[in-house]
Amino acid sequence: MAGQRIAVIGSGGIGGVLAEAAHAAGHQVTMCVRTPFEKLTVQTPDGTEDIPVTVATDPSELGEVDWALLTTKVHDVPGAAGWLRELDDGRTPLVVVQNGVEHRESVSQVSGPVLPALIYVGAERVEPGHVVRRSPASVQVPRGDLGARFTALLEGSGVRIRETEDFRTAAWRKMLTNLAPNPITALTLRRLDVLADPDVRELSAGVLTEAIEVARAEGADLTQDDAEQVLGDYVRKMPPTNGTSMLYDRVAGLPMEHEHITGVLVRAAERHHIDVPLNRTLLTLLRACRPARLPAP
Ligand SMILES: NC(=O)C1=CN([C@@H]2O[C@H](COP(=O)(O)OP(=O)(O)OC[C@H]3O[C@@H](n4cnc5c(N)ncnc54)[C@H](OP(=O)(O)O)[C@@H]3O)[C@@H](O)[C@H]2O)C=CC1
Ligand SMILES: CC(C)(CO)C(=O)C(=O)O
Repeated sequence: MAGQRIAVIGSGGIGGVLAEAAHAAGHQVTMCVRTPFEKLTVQTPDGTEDIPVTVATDPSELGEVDWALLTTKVHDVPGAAGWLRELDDGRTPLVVVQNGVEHRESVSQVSGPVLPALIYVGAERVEPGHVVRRSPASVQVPRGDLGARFTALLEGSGVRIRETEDFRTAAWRKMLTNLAPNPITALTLRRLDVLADPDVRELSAGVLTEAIEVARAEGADLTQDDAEQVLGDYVRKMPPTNGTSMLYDRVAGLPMEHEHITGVLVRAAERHHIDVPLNRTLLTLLRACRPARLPAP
């Protein structure tokens, strides 16, 4: 099904990776941006490519589209309301590609079909229109008609799409990849190499042990084995030169996504009367950070 018109809201790491994928699958991409740029360049371990996209800075510039992909940070969704309103014709599917577990709630005003999506990739926007992708990307979506259509849309894109019966578990499992690395890199101002320090690894294991109990109370089918696998396998597979989306925001002096990752966990823990002192401490420290531009690690 090449030749579809795809609007990508947000032009950071994930917007760039998905524009690259949509172009590779033969689609026409319009980037709906807050900060305009001349051209989109995506740098990967295989080389650097300029991706032909149309850049729109105002919703009135959008024509008809077949799909919309939302790739802002969760806290930036209210700011993207104009794009969402313009694209919400009750028919065009909106794919919400974000971390966390609030994919549907954050776009509850949208009347058309919504597909929540989890993306596994290491991507950094180093300047407007320039994205570095340091690992292959894969996406997980709920199994169903819309999930199957999205899988078909990105066929041939180089991005593997996995459909799951149990999206709640998948979303909490993705949370495990963020709950330790994102706060720890943002607070230490170090990239993922920080996780190899033995004391930091022990702290990460403790953070995820707390998270498993909360995730289970929230209905996710996860065990301590999942926490160990995430720490030992997934994080190890990411290049140590990769950072996290939260670290990139901290050094750019931008708001961080902690309320939608660690904050969600801590609030769920309170509801279930589970004590999560390590996650509470990380949340307190993240809330205490002052916005300031810092040298990139
Ligand atoms: N980066 C990664 O490796 C991964 C990120 N994720 C998740 O994916 C989501 C996106 O993260 P990521 O791409 O890294 O974030 P970025 O900060 O790199 O990109 C977000 C983009 O959204 C744009 N944006 C914000 N508000 C608006 C608006 N009102 N209108 C248009 N564009 C807007 C920003 O604009 P501007 O250019 O002006 O800043 C920016 O280009 C997050 O939930 C993150 O946690 C998941 C897996 C991996
Ligand atoms: C898993 C990880 C850390 C990969 O970059 C991520 O999801 C993020 O940066 O938010």
